[in-house]
Amino acid sequence: MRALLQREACGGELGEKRGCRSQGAGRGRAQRGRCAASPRPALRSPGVKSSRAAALSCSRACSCCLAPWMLPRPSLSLLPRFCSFLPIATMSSKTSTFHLQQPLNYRAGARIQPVDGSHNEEVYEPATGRVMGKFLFSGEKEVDLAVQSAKAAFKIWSQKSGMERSRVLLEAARIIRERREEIATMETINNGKSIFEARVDVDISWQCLEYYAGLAGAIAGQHVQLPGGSFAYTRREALGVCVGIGAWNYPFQIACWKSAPALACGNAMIYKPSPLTPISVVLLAEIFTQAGVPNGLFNVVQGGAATGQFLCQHRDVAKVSFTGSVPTGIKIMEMSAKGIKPVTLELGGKSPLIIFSDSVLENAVNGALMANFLTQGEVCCNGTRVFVQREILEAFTEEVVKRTQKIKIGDPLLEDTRMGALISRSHLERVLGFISQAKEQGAKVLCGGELYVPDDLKLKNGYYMRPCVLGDCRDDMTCVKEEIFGPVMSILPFDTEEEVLERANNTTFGLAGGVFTRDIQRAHRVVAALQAGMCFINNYNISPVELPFGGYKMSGFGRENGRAAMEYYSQLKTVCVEMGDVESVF
Ligand SMILES: NC(=O)C1=CN([C@@H]2O[C@H](COP(=O)(O)OP(=O)(O)OC[C@H]3O[C@@H](n4cnc5c(N)ncnc54)[C@H](O)[C@@H]3O)[C@@H](O)[C@H]2O)C=CC1
Ligand SMILES: C[N+](C)(C)CCCC(=O)O
Repeated sequence: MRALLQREACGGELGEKRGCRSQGAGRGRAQRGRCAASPRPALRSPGVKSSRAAALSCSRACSCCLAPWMLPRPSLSLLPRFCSFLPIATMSSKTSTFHLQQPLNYRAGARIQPVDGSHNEEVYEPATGRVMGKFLFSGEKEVDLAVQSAKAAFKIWSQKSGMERSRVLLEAARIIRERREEIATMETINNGKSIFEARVDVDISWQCLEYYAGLAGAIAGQHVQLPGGSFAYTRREALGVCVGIGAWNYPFQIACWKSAPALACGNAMIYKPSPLTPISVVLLAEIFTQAGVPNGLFNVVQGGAATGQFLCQHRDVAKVSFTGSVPTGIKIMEMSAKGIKPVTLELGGKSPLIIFSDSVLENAVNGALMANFLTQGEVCCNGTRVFVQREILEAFTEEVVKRTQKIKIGDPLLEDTRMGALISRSHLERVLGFISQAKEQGAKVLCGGELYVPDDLKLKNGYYMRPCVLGDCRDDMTCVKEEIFGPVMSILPFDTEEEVLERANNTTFGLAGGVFTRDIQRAHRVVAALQAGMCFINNYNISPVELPFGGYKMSGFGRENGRAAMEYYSQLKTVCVEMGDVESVF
């Protein structure tokens, strides 16, 4: 985990080669007008003149240089004054103090109230159960205006060269890095995940933009020689107005995973976040505008299923990329089928994690924790079916339970919290319901699985539970077959490789899978046999943006991240050129 986070925060070896670390460590804050890792001087917010502000701005830009736990904590109460587009709301670093003030739709380069809508919906702070404000679910007219605005911007953007688009995306990445703490704080407040994890999400987000900025300039066609001097060439062209529909578990990151390749390929995007987490994506929209995308190129439309349907059914929408549940994915595909629109579906999972007896036990335990408890277990690719070879079942179980009991639960904005609140009261009850059912079906709760009420009075209505490890599990139990989307690990003993592969693949899902073993041949043999789109050997749930991510079977199709995603946001045109005369057969 540490190594992973350090890599995320530093940009790996590159950061060190550029000398970021020595610059950050060796010079005073006020002198640091420029980060060596940053391609340009830190951008000053309009109206901010003082050298102190510049220093603060730089110290945040330099956050890429040090691992998160080594960073001085910026004074968050100062952030609104230094952020050009705030306040979207009353910003604060403290739980229970945030109030939503600004509209959450974003169209033609500005936050707006939708022109029509079905009803107002409340936004909750999961850490406290408090309502932070309300927003309107957009109607059909608003959706249409967003599409028209995106169409106009597409005309401008799609004519730009890849290098021109690249520069804008790099600038957006730089601003995200600069505003890392503010975005992570917002994500934590609205989602309930720990600030520690939210910072990693923001790092993966700007890395995603940087990665696709790199690929934008490399988009190219092919030249094909034909007889008689004739030839053909191919053009990789944008699709048009793409729709992104996201889930609530990684609100900012999912929006970046969709918009970065979409924009790199020359498309416009209309994004609809989950109504449970409507806030942080508006920051992304503002950042794109600030970075220089044409007004209307990235619009945000808020709402639920009905708003999503208006978007999917709109005749001027060229593609839909969806992250969410299987039942909704099916509906999206049906709607898109009517307009012959390509879709990318990132759906749920019930992924296997296979631990052989020759594994390094400490790594296997760490891997199982990473595979189950990030973001309160609300992760689609989690390895929730933990198959453990019988010889080490006892030792593994004892250690994993001990480590799970030590996970610090509580106020997600505190530095040492590692598990925050689940997304909503109803989701918490659903997860606890799975645990009751597991007990009825014969599973044994080895730890956790009950409500957690923090001592801090302001958190007493938050949606907390203790992470749970279930033993005595069988493959036919509901907790082993269905996606729980909460902090619940099921341990299943196995004896042979052949047997475990059969059982691991016996699911309708196919998003991810992992194997821990010291036997190199077995490791590769096992992942080759796993029916899953994203496989890990001796690790789990790391997310380098260079790697394609997506599912097999009912976990969906299409890929996000990696070079592969470029294929899903572009189309190929072949141009055949005749250099001679036309020979007609008629
Ligand atoms: N594979 C992946 O990358 C991920 C998959 N998930 C899956 O998502 C689920 C949790 O997320 P939820 O937000 O509850 O899923 P959901 O499927 O209920 O909603 C996802 C999004 O779709 C929208 N939506 C709902 N009905 C729609 C319709 N008829 N037409 C168009 N849009 C519609 C929602 O408003 C939301 O923005 C998990 O169960 C998990 O399986 C979540 C995160 C990542
Ligand atoms: C970032 N990661 C790999 C932990 C999860 C990404 C997929 C999701 O949105 O659930």
